[in-house]
Amino acid sequence: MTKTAETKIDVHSEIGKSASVGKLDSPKPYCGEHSNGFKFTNGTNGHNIIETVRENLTYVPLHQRIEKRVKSGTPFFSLEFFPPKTGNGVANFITRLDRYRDGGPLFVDITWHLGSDPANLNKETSSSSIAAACLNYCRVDTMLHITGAQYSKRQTLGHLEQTKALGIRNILALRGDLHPSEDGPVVYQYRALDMIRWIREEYGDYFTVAASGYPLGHPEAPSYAADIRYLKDKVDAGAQFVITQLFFEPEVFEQFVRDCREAGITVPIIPGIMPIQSYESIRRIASLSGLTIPDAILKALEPIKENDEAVRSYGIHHAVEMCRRLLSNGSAPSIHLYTMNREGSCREILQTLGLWQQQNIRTLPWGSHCGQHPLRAKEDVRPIFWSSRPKSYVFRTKDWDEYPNGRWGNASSPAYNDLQDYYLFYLKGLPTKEELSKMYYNELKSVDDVKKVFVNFIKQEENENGVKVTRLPWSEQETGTRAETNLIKDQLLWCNKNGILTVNSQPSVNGAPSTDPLVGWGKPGGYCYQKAYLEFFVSRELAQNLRKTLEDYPQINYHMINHDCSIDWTNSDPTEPIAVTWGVFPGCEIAQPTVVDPLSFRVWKDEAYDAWLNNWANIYPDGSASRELIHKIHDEYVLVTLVDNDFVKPTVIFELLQKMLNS
Ligand SMILES: Cc1cc2nc3c(=O)[nH]c(=O)nc-3n(C[C@H](O)[C@H](O)[C@H](O)COP(=O)(O)OP(=O)(O)OC[C@H]3O[C@@H](n4cnc5c(N)ncnc54)[C@H](O)[C@@H]3O)c2cc1C
Ligand SMILES: NC(=O)c1ccc[n+]([C@@H]2O[C@H](COP(=O)([O-])OP(=O)(O)OC[C@H]3O[C@@H](n4cnc5c(N)ncnc54)[C@H](O)[C@@H]3O)[C@@H](O)[C@H]2O)c1
Ligand SMILES: C[S@@+](CC[C@H](N)C(=O)[O-])C[C@H]1O[C@@H](n2cnc3c(N)ncnc32)[C@H](O)[C@@H]1O
Repeated sequence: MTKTAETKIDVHSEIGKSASVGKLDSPKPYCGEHSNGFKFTNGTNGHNIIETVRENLTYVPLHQRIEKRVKSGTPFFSLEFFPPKTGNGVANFITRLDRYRDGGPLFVDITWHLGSDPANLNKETSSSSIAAACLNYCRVDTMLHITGAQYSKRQTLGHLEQTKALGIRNILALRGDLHPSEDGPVVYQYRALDMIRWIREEYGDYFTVAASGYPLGHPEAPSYAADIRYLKDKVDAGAQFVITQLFFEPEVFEQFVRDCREAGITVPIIPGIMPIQSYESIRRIASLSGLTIPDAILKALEPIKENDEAVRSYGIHHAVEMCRRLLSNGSAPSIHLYTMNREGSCREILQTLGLWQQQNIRTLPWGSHCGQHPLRAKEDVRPIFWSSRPKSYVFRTKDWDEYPNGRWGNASSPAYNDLQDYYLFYLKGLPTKEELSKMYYNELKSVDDVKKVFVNFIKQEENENGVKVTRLPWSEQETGTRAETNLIKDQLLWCNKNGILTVNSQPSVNGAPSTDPLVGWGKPGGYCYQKAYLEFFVSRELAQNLRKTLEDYPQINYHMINHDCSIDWTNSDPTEPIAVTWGVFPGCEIAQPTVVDPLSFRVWKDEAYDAWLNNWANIYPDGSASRELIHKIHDEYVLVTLVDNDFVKPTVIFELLQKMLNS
């Protein structure tokens, strides 16, 4: 680790003036922990890891992935959510799903909720919009429930077509329920079976199709045996696996599986497990589903029914016991959890069962969709600028026909979508103005307060208001910096104290093992490389100094631009991308997943400048000095990127920045 000389923050400095400068070491390229490196073996373990990572780069239909796990006896889990009711609810939901994603669900389900106007893509809370958001922004393979009873055949085909256009390839085909009628039994023109047939007629094997199963028989079924025959019809028509209605006793599921197998149903049957989270809700759902809660459970709940925490603990215990038994005796290949959109219990259940993935294998250095997204599965190159705003990048590129694979290429101006809707739909309300003003202060007296915010972000320690600055306006998640940033933490602190307001960075890396915990990605047994990169805002005066200083550093590629492009200085080719991260892995071509692309930088520039105004200035009242200060920085500061191409030597970036401050 390098050491930094103490630097005082100059509390009286104004925009454009530099603070005092200390001496700073140049960080050497990081080479990682080679002693813990990957060992090539003929054993099954290493082979399996390589298989998994390779598999991740191609989209394999969900039913095939399920079958593969069933065959190899590898248990997994899936999660069911209903669409949140409000816009703020959507933002919270997306954040929650991001956390769930890290646990490694094989897929998530979104219910078809009639009240959400489920097919309406103009509503951010509709089932279809939420399902698309799960797939695109949370990077999890998604199954949309669709019911058919409420619609004409034409309307249902329209829903299927729209689902395909959204990139979703998994459907739980359902009948749904019509309102009870006073003139006798409800007549259903279409059942789940009809929809499954239409899907196969119209779309061949494009969709993975699942069907619902009822371990105690559907309440409207003429008999349990008849219900199983209907289920067999659904499977014969093309359903590739079954998800069941909830049940309370493991024997019920075990018997159901035996009966299905006897009836010739051979596809995977996944138990739907609803953890008991509150006394009232489980009673309501049981009654809606026509289920009776067994006496033993009612007895256990009765004395604790007023104590939510005790009910929740009981629910966890009950679900764990049931799942453990079903997984260990081979009746269930996996667990499907009805989450009720809550987090705690489900996570605890999955952790206790050992199904929650402890460590995320990074297939690429940025959060890739891997095999989870039918269209983006092969995408393996992105510009560096959006690394802290991956959802924004996905939104802005969602209409691309093809995603860069292998090389970014020398594209003519790439078409990026406008950002406006993205904010409206997916980020509104998060975090609140009150939370932001604790991080960014109620009042900014001078640019030194702004510097302090950046410093606090890099430090990740509590500020005077007792909160950590967990995000800057340029990041969309509250996660602070990544572990690799610690390698240059001292240098970044020094920069920000001195008015070099950093928004993005990476240390140089020279052949760290791909399994390295800080910078590793890709297949085990490979090596990772990075060029040092720094992106920051700096006053116009300093930018001018920097431009002069850079004349002595031909190894640096730079681009400096301001909000209205009246400054646009670069020594790079105007269209040629520069690879800044690459990796060399066994048995394949070199991968170069991150580039500095000059054309994309111009698009990013607008977003980066807007962030000052939309994510910072607007937390202060109109006309306030704080708001004006941020506007002034927006108007007067220059956005700079520096790439140090000599990645084998200690980077000169911080040395030249010292010269910039001194000149
Ligand atoms: C896992 C799961 C998820 C669900 N998700 C949703 C959701 O997102 N949104 C929602 O509104 N509802 C959902 N439901 C509820 C579901 O819509 C209701 O249970 C509904 O009553 C039945 O739908 P189904 O698709 O199971 O019906 P079907 O499989 O069509 O069966 C319904 C009834 O018709 C009978 N039947 C089936 N085929 C025939 C036939 N050929 N001839 C005569 N009778 C037949 C069956 O025995 C059964 O009694 C879900 C249910 C489950 C189990
Ligand atoms: N397994 C099921 O039978 C099941 C699953 C999901 C939804 N549904 C039904 O679909 C309709 C729309 O559901 P929604 O999710 O959009 O909104 P919702 O607000 O009615 O239900 C919220 C969630 O509760 C759970 N749930 C509700 N009823 C259930 C039931 N009968 N059995 C098991 N779980 C149930 C599901 O996880 C559902 O997603 C409702 O009528 C619901 O009852 C049934
Ligand atoms: C450029 S990426 C890392 C790229 C990755 N090595 C790759 O190859 O794609 C984003 C990095 O910027 C860092 N970062 C985020 N906000 C920052 C800020 N305000 N100043 C400096 N670095 C920041 C993050 O911690 C993260 O490591």
